[in-house]
This record gives sequence, structure tokens and C-alpha cells, in this order.
Amino acid sequence: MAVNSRIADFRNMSVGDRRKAVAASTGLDAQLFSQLDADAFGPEDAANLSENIFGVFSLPLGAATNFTINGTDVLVPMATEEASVIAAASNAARMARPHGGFFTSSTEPVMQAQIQLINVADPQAARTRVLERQAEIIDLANAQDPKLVEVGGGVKGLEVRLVEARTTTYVLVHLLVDVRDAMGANAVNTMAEAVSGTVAAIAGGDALLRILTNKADRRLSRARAVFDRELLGGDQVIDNILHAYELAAADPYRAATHNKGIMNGISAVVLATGNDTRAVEAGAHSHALVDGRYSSLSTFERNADGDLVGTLEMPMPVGLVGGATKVHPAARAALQIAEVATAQDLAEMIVAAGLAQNLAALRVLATEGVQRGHMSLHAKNLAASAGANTEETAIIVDRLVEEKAFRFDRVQSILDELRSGVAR
Ligand SMILES: CC(C)(COP(=O)([O-])OP(=O)([O-])OC[C@H]1O[C@@H](n2cnc3c(N)ncnc32)[C@H](O)[C@@H]1OP(=O)([O-])[O-])[C@@H](O)C(=O)NCCC(=O)NCCSC(=O)C[C@@](C)(O)CC(=O)[O-]
Ligand SMILES: NC(=O)C1=CN([C@@H]2O[C@H](COP(=O)(O)OP(=O)(O)OC[C@H]3O[C@@H](n4cnc5c(N)ncnc54)[C@H](O)[C@@H]3O)[C@@H](O)[C@H]2O)C=CC1
Repeated sequence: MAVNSRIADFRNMSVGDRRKAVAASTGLDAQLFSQLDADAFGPEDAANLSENIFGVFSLPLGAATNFTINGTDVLVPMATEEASVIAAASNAARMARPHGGFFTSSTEPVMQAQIQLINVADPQAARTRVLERQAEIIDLANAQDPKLVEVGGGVKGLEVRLVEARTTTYVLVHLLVDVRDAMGANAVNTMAEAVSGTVAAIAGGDALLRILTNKADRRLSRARAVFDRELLGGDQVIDNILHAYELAAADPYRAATHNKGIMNGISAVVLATGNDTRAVEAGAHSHALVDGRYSSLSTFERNADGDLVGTLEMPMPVGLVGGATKVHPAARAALQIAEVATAQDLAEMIVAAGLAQNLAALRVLATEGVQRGHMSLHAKNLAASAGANTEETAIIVDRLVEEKAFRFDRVQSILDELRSGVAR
């Protein structure tokens, strides 16, 4: 069934009504949402994922609305503790809708494992010896994961790099592995360990590290969107957004924050779907280094029609199998809501969410500043941290927004007033 990602008044619904609306929009059975209840993933289940477990740490899970990706409406599941992130992604997606939403593509899902060889007497010759016998090494690696080969993946190539370190030259053998619908770390690590003895014997040295690289630059996903000039607020706003982007492209101090805004969207979808946030973050930040300088992951330009075009291309090592994706009930539910058929579909959805998040932040930074939108949503958090109940929270949030005073001391004084029955 075709999803409608523009759900009227979604933000003001109760949790129960939101569940019904998502079920109606996606055609999924409402029963799915029981997987998101607090008792669906208890400490006993959690103990299958990690160690020394005595509890479960919960986070908000929601969906960004308004997304169209490659002509199809989708709801984007996001798990985040930060206020205004899901609202901001939905807001930017709304501004891309008149121009078809997000258009995405990907490379093949190729991860790389590195085998570090030490004590090699003749690194140049060792490189060619390894390349001469690559077919044998590839066959041995593929034999470790018949399932991966069966589904169309496996080792697709081998490269040898010589890395000049302080005291010696290391021979680095890279296995290039198509990991299909897996994130792939365990798959490629297993292969690297299995072939390392053979590789070391061929090279004439000793194998030391045998591990994937998180600089996943052979596994890129891209998103592009045109954001509507009128919905953005006009030409001056676009000029200001372009200045904001130019600064991120030129200045590492600004680029770090700009990219953090992108990662607000990226990490939220990665986490919601049970994927490895650290692997994605490491890949992202290593990709942000351009000609030796840390820079913006995204680009922005004005197109011939005067609208704003944004692009984002970055490594996106995420899977639909492996890791916690199949074990965590909320991740399983999130993947169903996202309606992705392959890991590449998921990777592209994540990059689209990152681009949307980035644009939303740049727009407010280039206009009114981030605090009004962000703090009016963060106000609920302030009230809750002062111990306000639901009824008190609603009153406190209204007062903070009215007074534009998002300070903890003000929250406390309003709460004291309410509890002592003092009228304003
Ligand atoms: C917060 C908004 C969206 C308000 O924006 P607004 O213009 O006040 O919102 P609106 O009431 O006119 O609604 C516009 C759309 O926003 C969405 N929206 C609006 N409110 C809600 C809500 N409560 N719940 C769910 N969705 C909401 C919703 O999609 C809505 O359209 P609709 O779909 O209804 O037709 C805007 O100010 C914004 O986009 N802000 C950016 C916030 C942001 O980036 N937050 C991240 C935290 S700051 C940070 O960590 C990163 C940063 C900023 O440092 C990065 C950087 O420096 O680059
Ligand atoms: N540096 C890093 O990023 C590291 C990350 N990890 C962790 O590794 C985990 C991910 O490893 P994976 O190898 O992805 O998981 P995994 O080893 O649990 O599952 C992947 C396996 O699933 C099988 N499979 C079945 N159907 C498949 C399909 N359609 N496509 C691909 N494979 C299919 C294959 O045999 C494949 O080897 C994550 O939990 C990550 O946190 C582990 C070590 C290091």
C-alpha cells in the first residue's frame, strides 16, 4: 500500500492516535506497536546484546513526516533524546515536497577489511606477490561466508597499500567485500582473520591487525533535494543559508557544528533501526576531511529557478541483518515502518534525513536563530527535569514560550507558584 507521509496534525495527537495514524498510513498491523511498549525489551532480552546488564535504557522513538524519496512517500523512524530534531527533519522535508522530495542513489555496499603486515623485508615486491595470488586469497575469504556469497555478496577485489609510518613501511592488504544487506563488520573481520596467515606467508612477513576500516569510502549513499524558495522565506534567506554553508565549507570550527546538525538526523535513524551509530559516525567524520581539511559533508547551491539545492554524500554502513537489527523489537518495528527492502534503501533514507536535518538547522540559523524553535520544544524537558507533572508541564511550557525565558530558575519559580497556589 502507498504510504502517505503527510499526516494531518500528527504532532498534536496522543501516542495512541499516532500509532493508529502510522498504521493507517503504512498499512501495517497496529499490533506491531506492542513491540514498542516498555515490556517488549526487558533486561533479560538486553542481556543477549551486551554484558553486565541490570536494566534497559529507553529513548523516544518517533517518525519524521513529509518525506518523499525517489517518488515514494515514507515515514522516517528516528530515535533521539534531543528536542526539535524530528520536528526539524519534518519541517525541511515539507519544503522539499513541491519539488519531488529527495532523490537518492548509492554505490554497491562494499566494506573493506585491512590486514596489517609487519616485518616485510621487501614491501614493493610483497605487494606484487600478494596481487599475483589474489584469486587464491579471495576464494579462501569467500569460503568463510557461504551465506553472503549465496545472496550475491562476497569479496569483489583486493588491493595492497604501502603505508610509510615513523619507523617502517607497512604493507596493508585490503579485502573489498560486498556485504549486501549487512553492516558487514563481523563478516569482513572473519574473512580478514581467516586469510591473514596465507597473506603473511605470501608477502613474507607477519600479520598483525585484521579488522575492517570504518572509513567506508567504497560504500557511499547520496541524497539531493530542491528546497522551495517561497517556503524557505525568499531570496534573502537563501543568500544567508549559502553564507552559512560557505562558512562550513571553509572553517573547521563551523564545519564540526554543521556536520553535527547532519548527524542529528543520521544517528537518529541509525539508532532507531538497531544499527551501529559509532561506525556511521566514524565513517562520516573521516569522509569530511577534504584535501587535509575538515569540511562540510553537504553542499548547497542556488539552482537556475532560484530555489536552493542541497546534496549530501557520505559513507553509510548500515544493515537489515546482523547486529541488533533483528534482535531488538523496536528496531524491527522501525524497519517495518521505514518499509525498506534493502540495506541500500535504508542507507539512502538515512542520508535524506541527514540532508533535511542540515537544511532545517541552517534555515533557522540564517534567520531567527535556533533558540525559539528548539527551546520551545526543549521546554518540556526543562519542566520534566524540575519534577513537573503533565498538567504542570503544559502550563510551564506556555509561560516559558510567552516570556521567551527558557531558564531552569524560571521553570522552578513557576512550578513553586503553581504548587503554592499563587496566581500569576
Ligand atoms: C523546530 C522548528 C521545526 C519549528 O518551526 P516552525 O516554523 O515554528 O514550525 P511550524 O509550526 O510552522 O511547523 C512547520 C513544520 O515543522 C514541523 N514541526 C514543527 N513543530 C513540530 C512539532 N512540535 N512536532 C512535530 N513536527 C513539528 C512540521 O512538519 C510542520 O509542518 P506540518 O508537517 O505540520 O505541515 C524549526 O524551528 C526548525 O526546523 N528548527 C531547527 C531545529 C534543529 O535543528 N534542532 C536540532 C538541535 S540544534 C543542533 O543540535 C544543531 C545545530 C543547530 O547546532 C546545527 C548547526 O549549527 O548547523
Ligand atoms: N569497527 C566496527 O565498526 C565493528 C563493528 N562490529 C559490529 O558488527 C556488527 C555487524 O556485523 P555484520 O557482519 O553486519 O553482522 P553479522 O555477522 O551478525 O551478520 C552478517 C551475516 O549475515 C548473513 N546474511 C544473511 N542474509 C544476508 C544478506 N541478505 N546480506 C548480507 N548478509 C546476510 C551473512 O552470512 C553475513 O555474514 C554490528 O553489530 C557492529 O556493531 C564489530 C566489530 C567491529
